[in-house]
Amino acid sequence: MEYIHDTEKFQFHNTVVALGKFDGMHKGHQLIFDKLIQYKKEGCKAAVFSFDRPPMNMLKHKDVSVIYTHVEKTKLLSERGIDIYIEHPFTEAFSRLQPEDFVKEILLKKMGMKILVVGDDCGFGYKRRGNVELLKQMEKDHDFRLIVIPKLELNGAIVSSTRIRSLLKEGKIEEANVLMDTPFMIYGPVVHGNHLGKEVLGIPTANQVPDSEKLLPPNGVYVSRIYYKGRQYYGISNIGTKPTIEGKKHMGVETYILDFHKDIYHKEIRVELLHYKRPEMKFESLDALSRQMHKDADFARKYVEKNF
Ligand SMILES: Cc1cc2nc3c(=O)[nH]c(=O)nc-3n(C[C@H](O)[C@H](O)[C@H](O)COP(=O)(O)O)c2cc1C
Ligand SMILES: Nc1ncnc2c1ncn2[C@@H]1O[C@H](COP(=O)(O)OP(=O)(O)O)[C@@H](O)[C@H]1O
Repeated sequence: MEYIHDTEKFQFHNTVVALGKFDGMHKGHQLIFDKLIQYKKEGCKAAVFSFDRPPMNMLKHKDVSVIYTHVEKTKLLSERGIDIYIEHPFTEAFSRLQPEDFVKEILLKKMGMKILVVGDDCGFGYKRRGNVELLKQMEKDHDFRLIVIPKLELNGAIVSSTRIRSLLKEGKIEEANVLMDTPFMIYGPVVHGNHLGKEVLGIPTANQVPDSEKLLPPNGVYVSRIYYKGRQYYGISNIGTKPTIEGKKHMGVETYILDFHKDIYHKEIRVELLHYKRPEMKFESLDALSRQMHKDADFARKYVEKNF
């Protein structure tokens, strides 16, 4: 997959384009990607066109957290079969571009767009004036086809990134996962921790440090599924700052992988959160923490046997 970012220089031909942020790459987004893959089979290149983050002072509200970071999104899009992923700089000049000009100058000329796939509530161009009506008008006079995908509803409400973000913040991981294509995950390299896990607590934990922009569910212990080098494992993960351990505090994800014995420092792992077990706590001793972590691991084993 070609990942275009921090530049306005690109030239493509014969593309089927999806327009949007696609945070979470949820089940609604997947309907749009299905179309892209369908037209890819007919000879088009599948392209996802997004913007990088507007500058802070242009944002209406301060919560800038995302379900998936750039790295995670890039990984998921490439696995999905997307050929081109553009994060176009959202400059002051760009924000003033009229929607008609955006379609003509960027999508038709620079993207070589033949087919455009959008959700029925899409908005783009200066003051988000561009919408499905405008695209339908433009389709009459320009050489592209428009495909509009209606919003997906599940459990009586529309599937949206906002809804998923709220569920994650409330700790409703299983409800959020129902709306997502694959369960909420953290993807990134395994880093060194304090080396207490294996030696002192009797439970090695693979540590990841999520990006500060990444939204995480409440601190606590979660049954997890791990992908490493294409293989699937189950485990138990702690999200939080390890209040029992002295020292500098930062948010981390620590995973004990069941039936696994390899050194995976600096290797990429994907940790999917499946089920919330308990909040993160401050224990009075490392012994007490170790006892609880062993109980958590037993719980995960039983949970996985029962549910998977
Ligand atoms: C299943 C599990 C539960 C955990 N629960 C807690 C907890 O409640 N409180 C806490 O301070 N740390 C908790 N941790 C984090 C441990 O403190 C951490 O894994 C341990 O200190 C080893 O860290 P290290 O990898 O840096 O050596 C938990 C870790 C796991 C894997
Ligand atoms: N079952 C396992 N689950 C997690 N990590 C494991 C496992 N088996 C071996 N490891 C390795 O052990 C490391 C964790 O050991 P640990 O003593 O907790 O050190 P650290 O503090 O550096 O995380 C992991 O990063 C990984 O390389």
